[in-house]
Amino acid sequence: MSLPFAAEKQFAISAVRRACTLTSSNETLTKGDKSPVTVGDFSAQALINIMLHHAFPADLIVGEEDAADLRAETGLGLRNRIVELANEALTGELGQGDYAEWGIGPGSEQTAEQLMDAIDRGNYQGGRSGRMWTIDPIDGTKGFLRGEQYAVCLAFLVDAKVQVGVLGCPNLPIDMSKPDGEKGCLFVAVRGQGAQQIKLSGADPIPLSMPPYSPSTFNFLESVEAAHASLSTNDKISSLMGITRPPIRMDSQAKYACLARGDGGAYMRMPTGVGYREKIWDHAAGSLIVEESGGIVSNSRGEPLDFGLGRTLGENYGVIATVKDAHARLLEVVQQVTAADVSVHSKA
Ligand SMILES: Nc1ncnc2c1ncn2[C@@H]1O[C@H](COP(=O)(O)O)[C@@H](O)[C@H]1OP(=O)(O)O
Ligand SMILES: [Mg+2]
Ligand SMILES: [Mg+2]
Ligand SMILES: [Mg+2]
Repeated sequence: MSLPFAAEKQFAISAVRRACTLTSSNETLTKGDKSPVTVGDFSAQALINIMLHHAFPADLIVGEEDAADLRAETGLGLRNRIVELANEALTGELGQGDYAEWGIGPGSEQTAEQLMDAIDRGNYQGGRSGRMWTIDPIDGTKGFLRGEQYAVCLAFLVDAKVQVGVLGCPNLPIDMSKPDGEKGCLFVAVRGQGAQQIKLSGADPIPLSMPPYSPSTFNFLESVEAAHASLSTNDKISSLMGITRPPIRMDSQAKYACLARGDGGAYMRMPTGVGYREKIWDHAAGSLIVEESGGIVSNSRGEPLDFGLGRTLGENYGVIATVKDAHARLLEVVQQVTAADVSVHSKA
């Protein structure tokens, strides 16, 4: 008998690996919320949604992107590039663990209309019950555009609980002590079955386990973009905790992956107080990878993240994640700082 969610795990690895092959183009469009989106974001979501539609036709999808801008005349130039890129990825040769039944391999081309419909299948509003997938085709688009860290993120949830999480990090060194060495990692977790790092090429699985808390090496993993998280709140927490190592600034859920493998002590995402709500696709896969590596993920009140509220995590109390034996200590300091700072309590 196979382990629970073996099929979903195998699928998610295959889909994320394939999507990682096409996130190399950076032609950009600016979305309504002023954030950038590239042809890579659209084609990766189209690819994953087409594969999902073939593999698990009844499952619902919460995806970051939608095709409204592409359907508008102004998006035509990008649309042609997306059709080209997505089809290149769809029709690529089958590798180990890939199945033609998932709508991939030679001869699997789709029309522009079919690809836009596929992108829009990610429009599920989310909820508390049933099977659902959540996709961030490129997380950390700003990092991607800077040639730095980004991640292709896919998670599978049942009744609002993440069961499978996969992150593809094409620019992340396999070993942080060799920053100029081989790059390209895949992180995989299944609830109750642990987490692993695999090379993007598919080789060398390594089980992940976070090292115990050590005050002399403890530090924060935080955003590069000051608009995404309050770096000044982190500074206050850091000084109160007596942290001496500087924070590691990195875009995307690659931060969760780094935490899971022991590169950094805590993932810190304190709200900026402008009313932004965190999206489920920005935390689902990464949080499971951290939990399955021995960490705890919560908001700044110590409550677990709730993936059953819809497309967002609801009112924003931030996200903190660290190894089990450091969480209570970190939370205490976080609460000391937030109690003194009204901006982190502002309602969204
Ligand atoms: N104003 C904002 N506040 C917090 N997060 C944001 C904001 N705007 C975009 N994001 C999302 O924050 C995440 C990256 O944050 P960081 O890399 O700093 O951890 C991304 O998911 C990014 O979306 P996107 O997926 O479009 O890149
Ligand atoms: Mg985006
Ligand atoms: Mg994102
Ligand atoms: Mg994104």
